[in-house]
Amino acid sequence: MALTGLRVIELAGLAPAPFCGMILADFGARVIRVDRTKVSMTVDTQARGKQSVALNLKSPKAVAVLKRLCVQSDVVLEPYRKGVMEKMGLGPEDLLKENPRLIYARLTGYGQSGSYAKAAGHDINYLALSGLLSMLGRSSEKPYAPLNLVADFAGGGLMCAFGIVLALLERSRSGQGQIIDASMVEGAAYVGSFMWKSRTLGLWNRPRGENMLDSGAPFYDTYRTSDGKYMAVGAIEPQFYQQLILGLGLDDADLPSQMSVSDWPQLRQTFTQVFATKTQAEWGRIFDGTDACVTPVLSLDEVLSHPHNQARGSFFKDSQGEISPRPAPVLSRSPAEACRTRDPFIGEHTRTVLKEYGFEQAQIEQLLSDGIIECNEAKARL
Ligand SMILES: C[C@H](CCC[C@@H](C)[C@H]1CC[C@H]2[C@@H]3[C@H](O)C[C@@H]4C[C@H](O)CC[C@]4(C)[C@H]3C[C@H](O)[C@]12C)C(=O)SCCNC(=O)CCNC(=O)[C@H](O)C(C)(C)COP(=O)(O)OP(=O)(O)OC[C@H]1O[C@@H](n2cnc3c(N)ncnc32)[C@H](O)[C@@H]1OP(=O)(O)O
Repeated sequence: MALTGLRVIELAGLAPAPFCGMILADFGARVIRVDRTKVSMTVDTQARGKQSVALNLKSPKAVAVLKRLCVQSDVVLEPYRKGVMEKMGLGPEDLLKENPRLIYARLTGYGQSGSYAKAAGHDINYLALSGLLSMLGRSSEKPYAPLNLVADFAGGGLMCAFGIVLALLERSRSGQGQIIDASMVEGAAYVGSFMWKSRTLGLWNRPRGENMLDSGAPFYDTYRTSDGKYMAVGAIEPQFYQQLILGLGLDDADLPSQMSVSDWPQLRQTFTQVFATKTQAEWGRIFDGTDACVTPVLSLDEVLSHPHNQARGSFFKDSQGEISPRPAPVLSRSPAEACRTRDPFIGEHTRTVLKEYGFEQAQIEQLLSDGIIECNEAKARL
């Protein structure tokens, strides 16, 4: 796999950093997540392929252990509020001094500088500050965050993984590591570059929810079917729009022009009425194989059995029967291989990892009896 041989230390976080770590693990990196001690379960639902070491970082001895792990690794991924790592003596200067090849990735909401740098926040706050939230939502309704997909995952975890891969590429030339300041505000805004760069096209001139791509246009929206499901319509170009009209059994001559904005409410009403006359499966049979850009809105459970997804193996079931998306994109020679076994228990790999990083058996036992580390292999075998 592309990242085989890479050693990553991931400090346990909420959602974006775990996703970043999972991407690296899916593509072959050895990802060691550092968990707290005395917690019964992790909130990391994106632990696929990772190992877990449990350290009580409130103890200086545990901090010393972590430092040893970090300086012998390629990447450190930390998701804490600005200053937390420095307070422990694990800031980038401390670690890069000992391992100049280290890539030190800091994944935060607001970045390492600026007046918000130390403020708590979540996806919705970062999205708000990026400018994008102001554009999301239906006409005459308040802004609406599309789950925590944009800032946490696209602008956060994914963007940070991209930064790590870039830094690794650069390190292969320079031999040097570097610090990555991954702000979710900036990551989200960058993902949304199109919104700024396409303003000259007049795509966003109207209020929120009344433009072509923000659910303002009837040919770019979802419609309820007779069985309470939905179809997604994205028939923008005239030739595709014609296919939509044809599939719906409508006559173009009876309809207003596609781009007549003042007629969009009436056109939407017509589409709504027609879509409500058949089930999702019936519409699927009508539109499949056409260029109308009409697709069923599938649930997370339905994706696995859709013929297209099935043909590509886009989703898989792990050993626990849980459905997950296959890692993307697909590399032809060294594709990712998502681990199919269960997620690690907290502290399951403490002993193995410490041994591998050069700790003596006696040292490990001492750390254990001092409550600095936790080892949970016994539980793991149950
Ligand atoms: C919208 C999303 C968030 C969604 C996440 C949800 C899915 C989950 C959120 C809450 C979960 C529920 C909850 O935990 C209760 C249940 C628990 C149960 O086990 C499971 C069910 C639960 C219901 C559970 C279910 C779900 O998992 C949840 C609902 C987001 O937007 S995520 C993005 C958040 N933002 C960032 O990541 C940006 C950067 N980070 C930050 O800004 C801050 O970290 C943050 C997130 C604001 C948190 O601030 P906080 O004050 O808590 O921490 P920090 O200042 O960063 O400092 C960290 C301190 O922790 C110490 N520490 C770290 N590791 C260790 C260790 N191994 N041992 C000891 N101590 C450790 C560290 O030293 C710091 O201590 P100090 O404060 O003393 O310096």
